[in-house]
Amino acid sequence: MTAPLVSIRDLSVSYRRDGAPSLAGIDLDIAAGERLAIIGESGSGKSTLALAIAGLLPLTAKVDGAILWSGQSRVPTGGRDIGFVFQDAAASLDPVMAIGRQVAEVARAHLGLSWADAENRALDLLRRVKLPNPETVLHAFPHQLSGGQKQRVAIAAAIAASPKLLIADEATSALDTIVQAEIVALIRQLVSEDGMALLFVSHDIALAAELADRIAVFSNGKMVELGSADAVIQAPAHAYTKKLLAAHIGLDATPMIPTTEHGHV
Ligand SMILES: Nc1ncnc2c1ncn2[C@@H]1O[C@H](COP(=O)(O)OP(=O)(O)OP(=O)(O)O)[C@@H](O)[C@H]1O
Ligand code: NI
Repeated sequence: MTAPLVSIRDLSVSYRRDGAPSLAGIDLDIAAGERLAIIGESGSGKSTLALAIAGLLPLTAKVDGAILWSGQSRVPTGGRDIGFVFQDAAASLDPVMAIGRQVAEVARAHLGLSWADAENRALDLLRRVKLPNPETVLHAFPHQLSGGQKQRVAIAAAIAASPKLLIADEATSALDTIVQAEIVALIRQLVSEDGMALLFVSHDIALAAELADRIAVFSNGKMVELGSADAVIQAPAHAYTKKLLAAHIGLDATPMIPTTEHGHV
């Protein structure tokens, strides 16, 4: 087995010195190119883990343990080595900067491209995220796009510097079901084309099962279960995972039949 892309060792995070830890004793490896879903209820620590990996925690947070990157001679940087897509695409885009320039800026800053090359790359990325009329979108501003289109732009910007890891934190949660399915399909296609690893943070266990090779279940700042998506869905080991599955079945009658896309031969 090759070395994992990221090894997380005994990671604990507290936002306040005297407060209860938001993450405690997390051990987790992320393999290059794998799709890993992090699921759990609100407040279970999913975003804290995502931010810790991306180096985006507030400076006041107390962090113990280690996050080790293989094959990196320097500290990985957000934007370049790690792409991050947040739930609120609008908030991650600059309202007064043209879309093309925002995507190009990432490529320029991290890949050292000229503006002309970066703009070409931006246009190519807008095509890759399947925005209609990418030439027009290049010169458009965020308010001229729908929520789903803005999220596509945010994804284009996140992958502009060809990161090895794409983190999507509830990236589809604010979208309606149809758009959500389209964005999930797009993320799946992009990570497979570029060989990126994916950390997909979601409270939706069905969505996670659809997309991920492995699922990690978080509860109260701890990782209570980690396994292949099929194993976690079909034979959950932890009572909390069973509860999440039962809650899903209660809300939605469609049976969760695991797809055959989880790497079976
Ligand atoms: N900036 C912060 N300052 C203080 N406490 C925080 C901060 N961010 C998160 N927390 C606390 O840390 C815990 C874990 O929060 P986190 O956002 O990681 O959970 P989550 O699983 O992502 O939840 P959600 O599904 O609602 O996004 C919660 O108790 C939360 O209140
Ligand atoms: Ni969160």
